[in-house]
Amino acid sequence: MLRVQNVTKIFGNRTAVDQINFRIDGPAFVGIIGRSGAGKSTVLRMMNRLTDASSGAIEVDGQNILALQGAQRREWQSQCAMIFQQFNLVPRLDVASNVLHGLLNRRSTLTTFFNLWPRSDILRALEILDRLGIAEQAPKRAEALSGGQQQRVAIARALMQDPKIILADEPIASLDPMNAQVVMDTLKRINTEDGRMVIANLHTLDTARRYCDRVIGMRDGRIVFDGVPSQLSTGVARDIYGADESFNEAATSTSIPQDHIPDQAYADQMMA
Ligand SMILES: Nc1ncnc2c1ncn2[C@@H]1O[C@H](COP(=O)(O)OP(=O)(O)OP(=O)(O)O)[C@@H](O)[C@H]1O
Repeated sequence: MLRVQNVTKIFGNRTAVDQINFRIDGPAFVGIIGRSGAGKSTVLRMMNRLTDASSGAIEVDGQNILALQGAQRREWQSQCAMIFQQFNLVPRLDVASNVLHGLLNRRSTLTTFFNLWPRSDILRALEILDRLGIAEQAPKRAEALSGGQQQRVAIARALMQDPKIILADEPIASLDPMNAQVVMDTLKRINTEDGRMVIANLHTLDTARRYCDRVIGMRDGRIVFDGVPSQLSTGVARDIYGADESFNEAATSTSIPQDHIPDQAYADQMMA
């Protein structure tokens, strides 16, 4: 379904991504890990066409999406939604309108400018918010929500596009462990229940192990590991992160310590 072939990105004299190749056949949950500067964000940004590749091809269902221009490029971007570490919501706008903005590419400028959305779009936005457990937040300004709730709004906005693929660039890097878990659980549900491919850049190994079907490890722009989570031994992780014997996996952990796991009622209250 998705085939990345010899893709390279050069910024000035720096090769950020160096001839990478991989193929994803079904709606898998794929994690990309690696230290800061390894090239992870650039890979996602090239897939979404936010950044142009220097060379190579990315084939999706037989079409090279790196060659698309104009309306075709925008159509691809709506099939391939992006979620960012900093949520990228419009802070002063209400939650429902933020979600509706997922349709920007598909509705007229007048509709979006005057917030004149068809009733069917509004109902769909509310349905998606309800599915993600945040329907009651719909009228609030996005900036009034917690980080975890804002990231779920960003996921709702992505779902509004009805994308084939969700690209998540460090989706939990700004969140505390409990909110991180809710956001990762949400992405996993979308992956398994809807059959949408998810590719997520992750900065912690335990998250990659827990949620991904497959993990790609990058170092200095190259793919140095591509396998299932059970193959991600400490030695392999050391290779990916370029760390020495003192490499401590726990330092990259976001798991919630057992004695800090709240009961469900408390968790529901926190997330409401
Ligand atoms: N727009 C740009 N102009 C110049 N250099 C860039 C640009 N974007 C990224 N780079 C460089 O490309 C390399 C890869 O960056 P990238 O952001 O893809 O890494 P990353 O693995 O996502 O790191 P991080 O986790 O810190 O975001 C880095 O050396 C970075 O400085």
